[in-house]
Amino acid sequence: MLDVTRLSKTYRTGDQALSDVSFSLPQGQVVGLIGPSGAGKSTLIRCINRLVAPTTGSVKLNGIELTTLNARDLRKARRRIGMIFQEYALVERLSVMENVLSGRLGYVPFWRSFTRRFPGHDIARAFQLLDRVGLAQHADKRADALSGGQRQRVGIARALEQDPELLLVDEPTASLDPRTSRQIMRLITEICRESGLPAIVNIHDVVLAQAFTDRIIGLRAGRIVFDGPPSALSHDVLTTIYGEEDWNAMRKGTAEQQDAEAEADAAMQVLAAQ
Ligand SMILES: Nc1ncnc2c1ncn2[C@@H]1O[C@H](COP(=O)(O)OP(=O)(O)OP(=O)(O)O)[C@@H](O)[C@H]1O
Repeated sequence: MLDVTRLSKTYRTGDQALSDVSFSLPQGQVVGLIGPSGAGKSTLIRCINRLVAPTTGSVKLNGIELTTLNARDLRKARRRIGMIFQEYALVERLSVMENVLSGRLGYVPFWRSFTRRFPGHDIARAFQLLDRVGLAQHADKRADALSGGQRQRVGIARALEQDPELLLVDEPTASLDPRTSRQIMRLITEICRESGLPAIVNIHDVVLAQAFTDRIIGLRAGRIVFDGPPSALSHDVLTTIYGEEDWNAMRKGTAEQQDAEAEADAAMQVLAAQ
């Protein structure tokens, strides 16, 4: 369970990136965080894992206040927060298995991490996770031999290998094609539901967010202007979040993309039938 209460962040430049943000996230719930550029989405994610220090407010993960932890306790708390990144953040020259095991680095003693010797149960868990994300047969491949979608699956397995209590997911599909994006969003949401893991997904694509998340939080200029089920994201709500002009432009872009995908699907079917 994550409890964010009256969180605000003003950067030294004077930019007020978050104002009085409050919400709670129960086990297994996947929240899509949406909003225009500069709304404060990245700042919110960074304040939760304390890459950015909030100015005021509270962030509690399963009862532990994160905003006041000292460096040592913060390192421990961060083990419990799995991160999934837009650009995957894999070590390209290491194997898929080694990348997944790197999720345990916060737990193993320094000498073990240095020699990359992990306990048997960590390796068994990594195999299990690679199987879950559909990459069991790729364990020994180098990360740089994988496609974008496969890399993101490694990123997901690595985050889960941490045994997290919360997942923070930053634009997981921004570097992927539409079909792979849907597969990745489906995988993240299925895993969260089956393991009771709460997740916040910072996502630009409103259609994807609507299709796969349980709840949407809409930020605008650092404030929550919508918090509700995806089905309640009406045209009016989206106009409130993005503003008239940006939402109309986004809608047009989405419609064009869907047409292009439908055309590509039809072409594939014709080819397959030949
Ligand atoms: N390190 C920083 N120093 C000063 N101001 C910052 C810093 N990071 C972000 N900001 C400002 O805080 C506000 C929120 O930025 P943030 O990056 O959190 O928005 P965002 O919703 O994630 O945007 P995007 O979708 O473009 O990534 C913006 O006005 C931005 O200029």
